[in-house]
Amino acid sequence: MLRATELIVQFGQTVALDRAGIDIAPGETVAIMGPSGSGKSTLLHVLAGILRPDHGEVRLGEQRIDILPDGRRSQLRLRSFGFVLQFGDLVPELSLRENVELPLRLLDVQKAEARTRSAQLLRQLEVDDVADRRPGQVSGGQAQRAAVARALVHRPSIIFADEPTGALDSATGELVLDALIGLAHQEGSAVVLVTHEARVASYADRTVFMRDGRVAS
Ligand SMILES: Nc1ncnc2c1ncn2[C@@H]1O[C@H](COP(=O)(O)OP(=O)(O)OP(=O)(O)O)[C@@H](O)[C@H]1O
Repeated sequence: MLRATELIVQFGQTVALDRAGIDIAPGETVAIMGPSGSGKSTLLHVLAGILRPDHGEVRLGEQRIDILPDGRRSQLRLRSFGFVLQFGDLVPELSLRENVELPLRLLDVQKAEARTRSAQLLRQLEVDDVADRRPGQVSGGQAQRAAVARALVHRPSIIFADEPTGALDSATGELVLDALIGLAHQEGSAVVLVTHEARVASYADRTVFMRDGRVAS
């Protein structure tokens, strides 16, 4: 479904990706592991259409997304992708509920429908009791579960997660991962999970390893 080939990304003298490639099948969970600086986050950003590669291509189905103009790539990200980052990417001024509804509102889904769908996910992630609080008024694990709900709410084809449990203790991290992978599976979303922890990668269907900007299976 998502296929990247021959990706090269350079930041000045640093070669972050050196002919990296990867295939993501519909609904599968793939962990990307590797040492610090090996290019994991850069690969995630290119796959997700956030960063344009200097060379190579990224296809979502038949469509080349790396050459789309910025506005069309933003639209595609909003519609087809979900994101869970390490921390702090919920909008601090909005309640958890409003954060989860946000992708649907941006996609012009009716308010009532957005509310129903968000409420369902907030309940499944067991944060419905704190849904009216802002991110600063809940625990890190609760905020991260709301971020998982937000990533899933519009039924994206792929969720990109960059160290999603990096800021949590291990028990809370496992709850968040269980929820992310379990619900993504249930909804048919693929997950691309960057992590340096083997324990986290063990949740994936498959792990790829990066070294010096290249992907080795
Ligand atoms: N915006 C940037 N400007 C300059 N160099 C960058 C930038 N982003 C990444 N790099 C460099 O590119 C290389 C790959 O970085 P990247 O963040 O992809 O690695 P990583 O495997 O995700 O590392 P970590 O596990 O430490 O997060 C590193 O040498 C990094 O210093």
